[in-house]
Formats: sequence, C-alpha cells, structure tokens
Amino acid sequence: MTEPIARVTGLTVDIATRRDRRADTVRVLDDVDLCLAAGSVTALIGESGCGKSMLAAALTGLLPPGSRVGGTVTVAGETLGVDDPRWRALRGRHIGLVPQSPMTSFTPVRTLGGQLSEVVDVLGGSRTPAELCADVGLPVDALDCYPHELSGGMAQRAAVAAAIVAEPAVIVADEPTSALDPKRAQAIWALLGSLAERGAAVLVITHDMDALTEARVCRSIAVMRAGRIVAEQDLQACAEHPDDYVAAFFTPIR
Ligand SMILES: Nc1ncnc2c1ncn2[C@@H]1O[C@H](COP(=O)(O)OP(=O)(O)OP(=O)(O)O)[C@@H](O)[C@H]1O
Repeated sequence: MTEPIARVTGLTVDIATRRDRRADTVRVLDDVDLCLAAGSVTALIGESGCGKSMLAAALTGLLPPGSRVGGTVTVAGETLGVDDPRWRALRGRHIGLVPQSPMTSFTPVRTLGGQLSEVVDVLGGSRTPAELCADVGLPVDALDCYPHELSGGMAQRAAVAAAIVAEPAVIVADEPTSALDPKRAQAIWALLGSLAERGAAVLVITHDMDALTEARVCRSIAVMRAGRIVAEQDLQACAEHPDDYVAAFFTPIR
C-alpha cells in the first residue's frame, strides 16, 4: 500500500454531554485505526449513531469542543491534537470536507458563484468558479443561482466543487448521495472516483449500499459498529464476512 496521507491510530474520542443535569461524557470512537492512501476511495459504513460522522470530524479537526482524544490523527504528515491551531491551515488546503447537508453549508443569501469566488480567494485556488463547475459537471449558469435554487444533485456537486478548490490531498464526503436518485448518485460516485484517479485519498461515508455496490470505485470498505471499526476489506470480502453485522449490509432484502 502507498504511504497513507491521512491516518488515525488507536483513536478514542469521548465527548462531553449532560445527563440528568450532570456533566458526563460519551465514548463515540473506540480504538479506531484507519489509513487513507493516495489514489484510493474508502467507504465508511455502519448503523446510525455508530460514529461515522465523528470519525469524519476527527479527520478534519472538527470534533466538538472539550472532546477528550486518545491515539493520533495524522494528516499530510502533521499529527494534530483536538484543538490544534494548525487545523485551520490544513482544512480546505490539505483536507476537504463535503458536508452531510450541502444545501445548508452555503449561506442562503449569496449566489453560488460569489461563494465559490470567496473560497478560491481565501484558499488561493488556481481555478475559477467556472472551471470548478466544469470539473464537477455543474452547468456554469449554476453560479448565478442561490443555494435554494439548486437541485439536490447540483448542491452535492457544488459542495464537492467547494471542497476541491485547493486540490486537497484528502477528501472526506459525508453521505454525498443521500436524497439523490440512483442516476445522480452514480454521477457523484463517478466524480469522487475521478478525484481519486487524479491522486486524492477519498473517504465516503454512506448508507446508500445500492449506490456503493453499483459504483465499484472503493478499494476498501470500513464497517463501524458502536464506535469501532469491525471490518475493513474489499466489497466481496465484506459481503462474505463471517460476522452477520458486516455481511448484512451487503445482503439484498428480498
Ligand atoms: N455534538 C454531540 N454531542 C453529544 N453527542 C453527540 C454529538 N454528535 C454526535 N453525538 C453522538 O455521537 C455518536 C456518534 O454519532 P455520529 O453522528 O458520528 O453517528 P453516525 O454513524 O454518523 O450516524 P448517522 O449515520 O445517523 O449519521 C452518537 O451516539 C451520537 O448521539
């Protein structure tokens, strides 16, 4: 395997909560190891609440304030703590996040073009908003639209365009095909696959097993349960896994 450009090792995360009006903590990640290599797509799957978005947050320096973290998170050669100020310089430039709700990740009162221009300026991107649109298969007139005027598929593409402005080496996409029809879901998978072909390490969190299976772009699939990764293998091996929890994700419902 090529040298990973993002890696978590023995990652344990406890986040602060309040229960019965008393401060408490809940363990959301438990001894997680994951490596993301250049040029590959990894899928992260698992039941709701098992910790997938928390792992994405740990990889992008966005864990809730006050989280207690054990183990290490290394991105682009830097090992960073939870409140590490270096995250600001890494996010967008070395690691791009396609958030779970792309429609709400843009401000509603400005056009997509204005917002992409600002991201290009801030990150010093070399491509114009029009070139970014071409890159992700968005019609250029989408730049004149306000976020609420974009379809779900267009908003997903716009969120990918914003995430790749500075050509980050790592891209984390949190449920990028939720609420998309199968054709548009395949187009998003193809787009993420093409980013990996151009050298990025891509992590895709998904519940959309049909789209994942059809896309066939994942080198490996990491399966989470209760904050732990319980399997990480290719599609075929996961589907034939002896653990019913893992195999059930790949069993068609009859
Ligand atoms: N800000 C928060 N404060 C306290 N607990 C949280 C917070 N965010 C998430 N959690 C808890 O952390 C655990 C993991 O949540 P996470 O969002 O990572 O799950 P997930 O696997 O992404 O779920 P889904 O597939 O439903 O999006 C859950 O028990 C959740 O209730």
